[in-house]
Formats: sequence, C-alpha cells, structure tokens
Amino acid sequence: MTTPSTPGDSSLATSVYSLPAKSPTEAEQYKARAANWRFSTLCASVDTKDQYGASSTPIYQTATFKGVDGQYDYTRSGNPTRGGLENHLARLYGATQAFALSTGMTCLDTILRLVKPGETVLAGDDLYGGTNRLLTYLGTHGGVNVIHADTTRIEALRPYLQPGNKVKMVLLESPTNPLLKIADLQGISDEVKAASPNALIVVDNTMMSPYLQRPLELGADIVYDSGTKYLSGHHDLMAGIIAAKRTDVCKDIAFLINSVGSGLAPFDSFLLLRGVKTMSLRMDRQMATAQLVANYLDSLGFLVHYPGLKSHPKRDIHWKQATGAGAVLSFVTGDKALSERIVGGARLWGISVSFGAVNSLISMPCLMSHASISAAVRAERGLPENLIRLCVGIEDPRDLMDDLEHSLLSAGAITPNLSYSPLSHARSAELYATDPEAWILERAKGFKRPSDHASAIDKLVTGVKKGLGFTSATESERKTIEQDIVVSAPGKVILFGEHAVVHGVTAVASSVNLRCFAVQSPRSDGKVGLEVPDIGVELEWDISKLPWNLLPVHSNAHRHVADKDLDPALLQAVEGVVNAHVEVGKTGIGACVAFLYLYMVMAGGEADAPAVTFTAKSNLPISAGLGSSAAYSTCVASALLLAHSHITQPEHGQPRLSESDTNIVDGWAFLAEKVLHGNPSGIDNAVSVRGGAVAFTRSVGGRQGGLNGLHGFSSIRLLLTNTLVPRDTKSLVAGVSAKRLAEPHVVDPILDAIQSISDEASTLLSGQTRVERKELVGRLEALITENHGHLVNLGVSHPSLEMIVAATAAEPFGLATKLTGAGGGGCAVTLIPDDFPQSSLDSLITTLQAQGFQPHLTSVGGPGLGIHAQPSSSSRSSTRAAQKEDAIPNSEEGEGMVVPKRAGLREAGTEDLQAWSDRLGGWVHT
Ligand SMILES: N[C@@H](CCSC[C@H](N)C(=O)O)C(=O)O
Repeated sequence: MTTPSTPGDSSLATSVYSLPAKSPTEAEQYKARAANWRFSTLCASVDTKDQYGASSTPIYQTATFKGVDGQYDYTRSGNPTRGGLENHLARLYGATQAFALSTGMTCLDTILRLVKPGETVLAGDDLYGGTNRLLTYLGTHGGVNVIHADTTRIEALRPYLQPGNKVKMVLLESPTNPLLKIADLQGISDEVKAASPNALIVVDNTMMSPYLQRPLELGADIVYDSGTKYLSGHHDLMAGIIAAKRTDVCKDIAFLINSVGSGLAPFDSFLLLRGVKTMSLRMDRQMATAQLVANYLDSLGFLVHYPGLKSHPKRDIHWKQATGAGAVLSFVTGDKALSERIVGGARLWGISVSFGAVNSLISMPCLMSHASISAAVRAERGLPENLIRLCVGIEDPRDLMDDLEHSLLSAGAITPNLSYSPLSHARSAELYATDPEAWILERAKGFKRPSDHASAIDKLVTGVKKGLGFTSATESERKTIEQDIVVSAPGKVILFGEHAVVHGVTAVASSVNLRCFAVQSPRSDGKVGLEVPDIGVELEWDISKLPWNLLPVHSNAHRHVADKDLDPALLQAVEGVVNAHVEVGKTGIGACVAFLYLYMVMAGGEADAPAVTFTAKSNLPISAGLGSSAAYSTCVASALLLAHSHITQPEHGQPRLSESDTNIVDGWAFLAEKVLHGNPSGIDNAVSVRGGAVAFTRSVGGRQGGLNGLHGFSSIRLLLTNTLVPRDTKSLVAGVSAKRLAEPHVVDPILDAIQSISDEASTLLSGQTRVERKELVGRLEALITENHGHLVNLGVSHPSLEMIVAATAAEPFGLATKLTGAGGGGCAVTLIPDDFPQSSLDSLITTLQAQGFQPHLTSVGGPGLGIHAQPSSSSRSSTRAAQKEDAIPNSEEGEGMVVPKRAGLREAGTEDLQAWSDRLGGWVHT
C-alpha cells in the first residue's frame, strides 16, 4: 500500500509517475520558475515528466502496479495520471495539496466526514440543491446539526458561533448558486476563527474556479470545486477537486479518499488535466459575454443577479476577493409560466443543468438543479420559482443574443419598442467591433418590457439601504384601527371588447349585482391576518417579519397614490412569504400576495403598519370572468386606504363617495389586479370601483386612453351563465398577445372590427342616438353575435361556451350570446330583450341548468364601491395603547362593545351575503 504523499511539498507530493524518478532538483527548478508565472501560464504549463519525454501527461490506465516498494500499488490509493493532475491543481489553488475525486458532491461528502455527530455545520440559505440535499441527509441521519443562515450578513452568523453550538464547519458559496449572493470570505473566516478556533471554513468555489477566486488565500481551510464545470470546460466528464492548506486536514482527506475509493479515474484525470490548460482563456470569453447578457437584461428592467453589474448589492466585497464576475447569472421574470416559455423557446442556449462548459445553457433552478429542495423551503428562503439561470459559453455573443432575444420576444417577456429607430446593419456591426457594451445597450433600446419597470435592482438596493436604518415598532407602539371597516364592491360583465382591450381597443363593461363584501377588524397581537374562507385562506403573519427592507422608496407626501407599476423585488419577497403556505391553492396564494403587497406598500414601513384582520366573502363565482378578483382588489384597496385615512371615512347621510377618493381606490385596486393578473387592462377595477356601465380604453403605445360613463340606458336584462369550467386568464391573455406577435395580419383586423363594435355599442348605451328601445336592443344583439365570432377566431372560446351559445340561439329562444371575460370557460352573457316572455326565460334557465351550467339573471349597471358609514369621522388610526384607553375591544374577543361584523360576515352563506349587507344599512357608494 502506498503511503499518502508528504503534504508541504506539492510538486513532489503525488507527481511521481515519472519512471525512473527524476532528480528533485529539476522539480524544484520548475517550482521556482513557476512561482513567477501568471495564472494562465500556470494553467497551460503542466510539469510533465515522462520516461519518453511525452509532452502531455500519459494515461496510466491500470488498476494495479507491480512490486512492493514502488510509489504506487493500486489506483484507488494513487495513480500517476491523477497525481499529475493533483500536483498541477495544487499550484493553481495555492494549496498544500489538491485531490481529484469522482464528482463535486463526492468532495463535499468527503469533507463532511470531518464533522462528528453532535457537531454543527453552519451553511448558507442560498446554495446548490445537491449540497442542501446532502446536508439534509446528514442532519436527519448523521446526528449532525445543520443550520442555514444568510451568509451575506456576518451578523446573521454571529449568534451561531457561540462555543455551545459546537460549530465544526462553516460551509460557504460565493457567489451563491443560483442567486449570485456574495459572502465576505475573509471577514467570515476571521470572525469564525476568533469565535470558534476549531471550526473549518469550507468554500464551494465552483462558480468562480481558482482562476477568479482562491479562498485558501482568504482564510478558508478547504476549498472544493465541481471539476465538471469550468476546470474541465467541456461537459465530457464528472470530477471534483478538494484543495487544502493545513497538513492535518490534507492527511485526513487523503485517508478518506483512499479508504472509500473516491479518487478520479485515470482517463477522466487526463481529460480534466487537458481541460484545465485552457480554463482562463475560456472563462475570459465566457465572462465577457455574460457581462453583455447581464447588461442587456438589466437595461430591459429585469431583476438580474450578477456581480458584474454595478448595482449588485455586494459588488464591492465580491471584487475585493475575486478577479472576475464569472459566467453564470440569473434573472427574475415575475411569472413562472413566462419563464417556462422563455426557457422553452431557446434554441442555441441548451436547456440543461450544470454550467462552466463551452456551450451556453439556460435553466429554471427550481425545476432543475435545485428541485431537490422542497418547494416550501425554496419559498421560505426566497428562491423565486420563476428564476432563470443563464450559464454563458464561448459561442459568438451575437448568436447568443439573437437566440435569447427571440425567446424573450416569443414568450411575451419583451415587446418591440416601436418608437426606436434601429441602427443600420453596418453601424451595428461597427459598434459591436469597437464597443460591445455600447452595442448591447443600443440593442436593448429596441425592446421594452410590457410593464415599463424601472431598474428593479436599483430599487432593491435603495430598499436594502433604507432597511439598514430601520427600527421595528414595539408591541405597544403597534398601530391598529379604532373600529371595523366594512366595504363592498361589485363584479362586472364585459359586454364588448374583452382581450382586444389589452391592445388598446375600447371595451364596454357594466357592473353586476353580485359582490364581494369585506370587514377589516382591529387586533392587538402585532399580526396581520387575512381570511378568505371561500378559497381556503385563513392566515396571519407577524408584521415585524414581513420583508420591510425591500419596500420601494416613496415620498411620504404621495403615499396615498398607488404606484403605476409593481416593484419586482418586493413582489418576489412577498411571494416568498406567501408561498411558504403550501396548503393554500393558487387562487388563495394570489389573494394573499395582492393583499400583503398593498398592505406593505400602503403602510410605507413597519412603523405605520396596522395590526388588522381583513375578512372577505363573495357571491361572485371565481375565475368565471365576472371580475371576482377586481371586486376583491377594490375591497382590499379601500379597506386599507381607510385604515391609513388616505381616503375619507363617509358619514351617515353622505350622498356619495368623492371623485378624488374614487380615483385613489381605483389606482390601488388596479395595482392589486396587476399582482393577480400580470398585465390587466384596468377595466375590471374601473367598473368595480365606479359601478354602472363604462366605455374603457387603455393607454397603449403612447395613445391616450380614457374612461367614459355610459348613462343613457335603463336596465337591460342579461343572463350570465357560468360554465363552471375554470380557466387561467393570464395565459389566455398571453396567448392572444403571442398570436398577435406571430400573425399580426390576422389579429390586427379582428382588433379593428372589435373597436367598431365597441364604438357602436358605446353610442347606443350613451343615449346619444334617438334609436327606439326595441331597435337598440336588436342592434346590441347583433353586436354580441359579431363580437363572439371574433373571440372564437382569437382562439379564446371553449366547447362549454359554444354549448351555451347554441342553446340560447336555438328555437324557441333565438337569443344572442357571447363569452365574457377571458373565455376558455368562465361565463357567457345573453341579452334578454324586454319583451322576452317570463315562461321562456324560465324554460331557458331550466335547459341550461340541465346541461350542468349555472345561469344567473342580472341587469346592466348598479352601484360600485360601497363603504359602510361610521357615526363619527374621527381618525381611523390609533396605537394599541390608545385603543386600550378607549376601551374598544377586538370584536373577535367578543367583549360585547363592538358589533361583531366580522363574525356576521363569516357566518353568512353565499346566498345570504346581500341580505347581511342590507341589514347593516348605512352604505355610501361611489
Ligand atoms: N439531477 C441532478 C441535478 C444536477 S445540478 C448540477 C449543477 N451543480 C448545477 O447547479 O446545475 C441532481 O439532482 O443532483
């Protein structure tokens, strides 16, 4: 058996495949020469010694070696090819000794064997999925205490460094995989060594490779790399490297590798040694392109994680300890389905795990490299499900950009910027040749994200900075509200123009007599609660634990006015908080995110956040196209605005809510709708807030939009029929956008035709014509039929909707029906003429019910947002102390002084909600 080589002399330690042995003086001479070489020279210059003078290291493809006194006896214990590789790597890592193993995970397994049961491993909370998996296994089966903490903040590690915690190992990644967060390697090493001198600092350096970062020079005891990545560079082998300085550690590692047999095979050692020679060359190219890609995505407003970006929150620390930003970056789109479309659309970028090879890769970590971390843990640690990771290779940057841009475009993540005049082909080629960074920024100008976000990362940095000076409100200072706030808002039916409205076409919509009702009640335990029992939401959160540090910065003077756009960083953080509740379904998650997002932004900071419970119930069918989410959004917006006194609490007898308050509520309800639907037109919230009927045109591409009330009609009856087929509004809307992008010649004429329909309907309903009522209804019927045909051509109908269209059109009914809302299921709307006999209506309802549908008779128009009037107009906010003084109990505690409106709402059945609201009385509407 070969004795492990002597640590401390790396050039001799394992490089003894030379037969016969050459003089140590020669090796020493090589070492002395190499001491002054730069990294790329070191990479390319392998200290090859061979009896025949082979200039590349031979493959010793043998299991055994003859004799008893030789350097080698058995390849598990040592092999000349592997030894040559290990020697070479020890120089590159600045290590006493380096070891080549079968994979990066084998390296971690070997290193973790240095930890004994009862000892602690302190690891990051953003880390490679495989690492998390092995640590979890060790924590569950190996008696090792595994703690995950935010390694980007030394102060987050301090509490664990007390001697009682027996920290044996601190395991770091920097940058982390996949969020590219930065840990201060030197700073952490110093603190850990001072507090727990026996603890080992271990760094997974795979994202950087020894070319860019050498943690052993920054206080680390052990560094390991997946050799599969940058070191080999071609994805044609699996390997892992461990490098260490301390001789006792090297000895233990060598012992374990020999005992277990995890050393790298000779052929793979040969391949890896060959790959390493070109590492710096490859990485220079990969990094240069990665920087261009990061700049491009950043200037389009995506939240991009890459330490090469000026806005990276820990850029200074990264550049103190590394000499490059690497070639892996990740970015957030805000929508998982959108990310899937982007990744699925890539052609040159391979959809694959791993990174560091010559070919560029694209992946979604949560579905791929990090899928072994449970969804709940991912959410808890703030790993966005929609995150896309890009691993840049050596291809021509222009081809990579063409492919990426095509994917983004066809997924609908960016749209052409029509006001941009592109550079000529020649000028673009010249710019690329002379100034690639300017070229990429110019290229980005040709596109924009559908919602024109400001640079998200800038806001993130500002938010984090703001958070640094933040002090939590204590329990006694926590604000709440004096008494219950009760609100209600209607759903809507789109009569004409759905889908087209997203593209700037006018839509005509009206409120319906189905509503969402909500009660917001005070609480005194420092929490905020949300109850939407219809969709299984019964949750509460500690106010102090919400991600306040990510709030976008607002001037306090304007906080009552809603932002135009969502803040991606805050949204992502709120999603992280909510996604931890895996028991809640998709609709419930959306309701929570919308509520918490508005709750946080409207408060503007923890100190102003009231402890309340918001309870909502609705008699609107969900996901049926009747604006249930807009009704909910309107209730959330108005209740929160009232809690902050951003709008005026109406008093009994007040005729209506003011126009300015109505507009403020509408702005916030629209923001909530953006959380729920990504890119809504705004018509649903406009109708829910204002009631009645409106013609609505969205501002698109610089064209001025607007909202006109339609007051020239009196009650036109409609039959709303719910197919009970649920559908996904977001993807239906995106589908039409994608169709328009792919086939503008087909879609644009349809949009023009729908515009004409809406124009005529608006005129009819505005009372600007002297058309007889019978003729008016007849013309509306014709428009309904025509509009439905266009929606069918846009591909948004559904067999269930066609059944309703057919049943209502059939004799003896002969009625006009169209789908309403997103289509794909949901509801159909049928116009019921004034003279349509009641017996026929009853018969139609029975027919539809027999087919499994749910018909509901309503009429066009009806009140919008309603706020339950209070007897006094005193301020709605008070501290908990003030609340006690006023002896106003929480209605939940049932102390008898406050009408238990929340309980009443919870107890009311869907059919009784309207009656419950009528009994309350005292409503003031918009
Ligand atoms: N199925 C594999 C996934 C490997 S991911 C490889 C790499 N470290 C990366 O980050 O892409 C597994 O479960 O380990």
